[in-house]
Amino acid sequence: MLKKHEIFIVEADLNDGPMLTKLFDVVPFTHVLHLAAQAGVRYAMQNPQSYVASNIAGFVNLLEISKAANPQPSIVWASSSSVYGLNTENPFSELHRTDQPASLYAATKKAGEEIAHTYNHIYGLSLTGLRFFTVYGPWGRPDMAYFFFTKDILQGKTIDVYKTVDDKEVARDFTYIDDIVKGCLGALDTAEKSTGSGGKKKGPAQLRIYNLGNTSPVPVGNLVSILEGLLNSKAKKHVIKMPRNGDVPYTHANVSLALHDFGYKPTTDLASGLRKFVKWYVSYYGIESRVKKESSNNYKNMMSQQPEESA
Ligand SMILES: NC(=O)c1ccc[n+]([C@@H]2O[C@H](COP(=O)([O-])OP(=O)(O)OC[C@H]3O[C@@H](n4cnc5c(N)ncnc54)[C@H](O)[C@@H]3O)[C@@H](O)[C@H]2O)c1
Ligand SMILES: O=C(O)[C@H]1O[C@H](OP(=O)(O)OP(=O)(O)OC[C@H]2O[C@@H](n3ccc(=O)[nH]c3=O)[C@H](O)[C@@H]2O)[C@H](O)[C@@H](O)[C@H]1O
Repeated sequence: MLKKHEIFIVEADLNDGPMLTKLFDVVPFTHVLHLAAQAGVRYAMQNPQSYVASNIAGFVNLLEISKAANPQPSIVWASSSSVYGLNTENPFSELHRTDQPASLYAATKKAGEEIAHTYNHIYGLSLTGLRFFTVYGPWGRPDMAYFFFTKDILQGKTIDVYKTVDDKEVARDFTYIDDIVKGCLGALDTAEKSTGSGGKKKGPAQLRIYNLGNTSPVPVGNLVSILEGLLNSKAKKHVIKMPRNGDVPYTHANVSLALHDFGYKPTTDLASGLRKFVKWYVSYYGIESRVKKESSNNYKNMMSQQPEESA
């Protein structure tokens, strides 16, 4: 039944070995884009086991099934900017140290990169890790700051805006989802074929690691100001020192390697990306009319913009 369809959705747990094995028996995957994981820096303090189960055990399960598959697929998977942890380099390049994770989430993503290295070395699996940098956009995650700040500003609730311990702005290299999608497709298109253990070619396929960011970190305070303009609503800000919850003071991506190897070039600045996100948000939650009533010219301009292709 599955073979008849170009696109199909199978709901399964990464840790459901029999189901994944059956899937690989039926479909001769040549490429796998692996994005499934327990994401989120702060939630790891509440539910640590879910990170181990999905990001380590689940990833090993997928690698075990992939190395036994025929053909062995080329795997592109989501790592994370959080592996740079408390690095003081600026911007981060793939050669910089990643042995100081600041959160369990970051540690499980780093573990994924180390585990990938062994499956490439022993079984010749073609593996490409993509270090995404704070991804935002329509259909995003409600637990991320850009998303719940929008909700809280619209509901007149107070938002906590973090500052570093030495009272500096906390910043992120916010990356719009469409740019991330283009990066994933570029990595898939340039992935080497896996070569099987022992390798038919001169040696095992490559293990590749790339930053996918926007190359322009923005202070969180600026994110809030952009949202205030788009929502035509003043945020109730509570500025507090960043709690010790796994957060890092800043992220900033050097993407020259991804640019060189598969032409990755981010094209969406934060203001444009947040305009598309807010446009989706007010439409999805059916609050256009409420927000439009108090609308400013800015809002009218935003809503009058032609709907753009989104990911
Ligand atoms: N959003 C970001 O800013 C960001 C930044 C860096 C890296 N990433 C990575 O990108 C990927 C996608 O993240 P996202 O932000 O879209 O998060 P998300 O929570 O929206 O998507 C993750 C998906 O993985 C699924 N999943 C989790 N554990 C699973 C399991 N054991 N079996 C099957 N499915 C499972 C979840 O149900 C969810 O649908 C993740 O690997 C995440 O670590 C995200
Ligand atoms: O690139 C990554 O690899 C990570 O990206 C994302 O993490 P972060 O960059 O931390 O995004 P997010 O939580 O939205 O906080 C945004 C900013 O708001 C600050 N922040 C946060 C909460 C708050 O109440 N106040 C605040 O100022 C906060 O200090 C931060 O400066 C993904 O969630 C994570 O899965 C991981 O993959």
